[in-house]
Amino acid sequence: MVDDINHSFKILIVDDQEEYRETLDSILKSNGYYTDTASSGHEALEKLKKEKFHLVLTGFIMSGMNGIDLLEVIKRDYSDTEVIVFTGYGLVKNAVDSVKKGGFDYFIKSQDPEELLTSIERLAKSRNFKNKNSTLIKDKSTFPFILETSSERFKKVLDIGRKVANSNANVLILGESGVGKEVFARYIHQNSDRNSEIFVAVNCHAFSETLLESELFGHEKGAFTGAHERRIGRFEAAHEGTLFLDEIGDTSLETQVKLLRTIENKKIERIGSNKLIDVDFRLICATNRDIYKMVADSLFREDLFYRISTITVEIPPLRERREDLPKLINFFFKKAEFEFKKEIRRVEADVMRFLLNYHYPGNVRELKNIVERLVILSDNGIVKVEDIPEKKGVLNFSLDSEKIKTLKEFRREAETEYIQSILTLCNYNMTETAKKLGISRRQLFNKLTEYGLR
Ligand SMILES: Nc1ncnc2c1ncn2[C@@H]1O[C@H](COP(=O)(O)OP(=O)(O)OP(=O)(O)O)[C@@H](O)[C@H]1O
Repeated sequence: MVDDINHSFKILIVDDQEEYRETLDSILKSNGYYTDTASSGHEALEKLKKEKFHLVLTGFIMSGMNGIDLLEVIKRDYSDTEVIVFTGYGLVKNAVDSVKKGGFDYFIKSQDPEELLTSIERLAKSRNFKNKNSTLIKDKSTFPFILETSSERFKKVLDIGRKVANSNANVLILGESGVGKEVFARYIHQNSDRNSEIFVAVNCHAFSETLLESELFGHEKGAFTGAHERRIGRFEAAHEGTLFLDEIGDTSLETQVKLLRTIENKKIERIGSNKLIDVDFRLICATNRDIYKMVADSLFREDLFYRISTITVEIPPLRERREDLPKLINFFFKKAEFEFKKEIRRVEADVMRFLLNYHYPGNVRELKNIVERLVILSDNGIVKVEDIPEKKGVLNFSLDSEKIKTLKEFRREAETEYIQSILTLCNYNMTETAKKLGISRRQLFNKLTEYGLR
C-alpha cells in the first residue's frame, strides 16, 4: 500500500544512462513518489532552480558534472535538499565518501531496490514527522557506537555522562580531535529524556562567521543576497532536543556574544527578522583547543565559558586507554566488513601487532580510518601489512646479536602473538578463530594450552 507521505515527497533522479534512470523512475512512481528526471548534473541544477525537491538521487559517474560535484553544489545552494548517490559495485568507496560529504545515504546498483526504497521512506517519514524543513533531523548512524570500556578513566567519563543526562545542565566536552566527543554527546542525548527528539550537531569550525550565524539562527527569505528562501536555523531545529556545538573554541568573539544571549534567554531571532522565537534545547559544547588558555588570553569570553561549562568532562586520548584497543579494533573491522560488504578471513600478524601498538595521534577516528582502508584494500579476505602506510618503525625486529632468537623461539612468539590477535578480532569465539586460522578447534585448543593463552 502506498503511503500518503510519499505523494508530497519530491525526488529528482539524475543519471546519464537513460535505461537506469527510467527504471528508477518507474520503481519510485509505482511506490507513490512524485518524481522528475535529468540526464546530467547541469540539467538537474536547472530544474532545482525552478522547483524544490526533497531528494536528489544521482548517479556517480556521469559525463560533465559527476555525482559528487553535484552533491557539493546542492549542499551549498540547496541545503534542505538531501542527496543519495548510487554507483556500481567497484566504486563503493566513492559512494561512502559521498556520505562523508553530506549525502544522506548511498546505494549500490547491484543491491536490492527495496533497500533504496527503505532509505527513501525513512527520509520521507522523518521529514513529515518533524515538519521542520531541516536537513538536521536525521541521525545518520546506522551502526551503534562501542562504549564498553576497561579504562577506569573512561568509565568515570561515561558515568558522568549518565548522571548529567537528565539534568539539562550545559555540558562542555574537552579532548583531542577524534577522541569521540560527538559520540559522547550523543550518548548523553540517548540517556536523556529528550532521546525521542532530535540531536542536532553543528561544527562551528566548518563555517565562515556570517555563514555560521545564518546556520545557527536561520534567516528570512531575502535577508541577504542568496537567501532564496526562509531557512530554519539549528537552534530552532533543535527545539525540544539536544544541540551539539562542536569546535566552539573556533567561534569569533562577535558570534560568542550572540551565542551567550541565546543561551541565556533561550530565544532566537532569524537574520532579517526581529521577531523573538522561544527555543527549548539542551546544550552540549565541545572543543579540542585549550579553552582555559583561550579565556586567559581573552580569545574566548569568560561569561560564555562559565555559561556552557556547568559540567566539564575530558575524554582521554586513545593512547591513554589502550586497554580498549582490542574491542575497538574488533568493532571497526565488523563495521567496515558490513559497510563495504567484504568478508575478512585473515589478518596478517603484523597488521594486528601494528594496530595494538600504534600510538594513534588521530585517536579513534584514525583507528577507524586505518581499519576501513585495510578492509577496502583487502583481497580475497586477507588483510595485509603492506596496506598500512603508518607501519614504518613499528614492525622492525631487532637484529642485535645479543637478542637473536632461535627459529623455534621466533616461531613460537610469532604464533602466540598472531593467535592472540585473531582471537581478539573474533571476540574470543573459538570456532570463528579456528576457521580464520585454517585449523580445527582441537588444534586451536592445543595451541592455546601450549602457549599459555587459556
Ligand atoms: N566509541 C566509539 N565507537 C564508535 N566509533 C567511535 C567511537 N569514538 C569515536 N568514534 C568514531 O571516530 C570518529 C571521531 O569521533 P567524534 O567525531 O565523536 O570525535 P571528536 O572528538 O568529536 O572529533 P573532533 O574534535 O575532530 O570533532 C567518528 O567517525 C566516530 O564515529
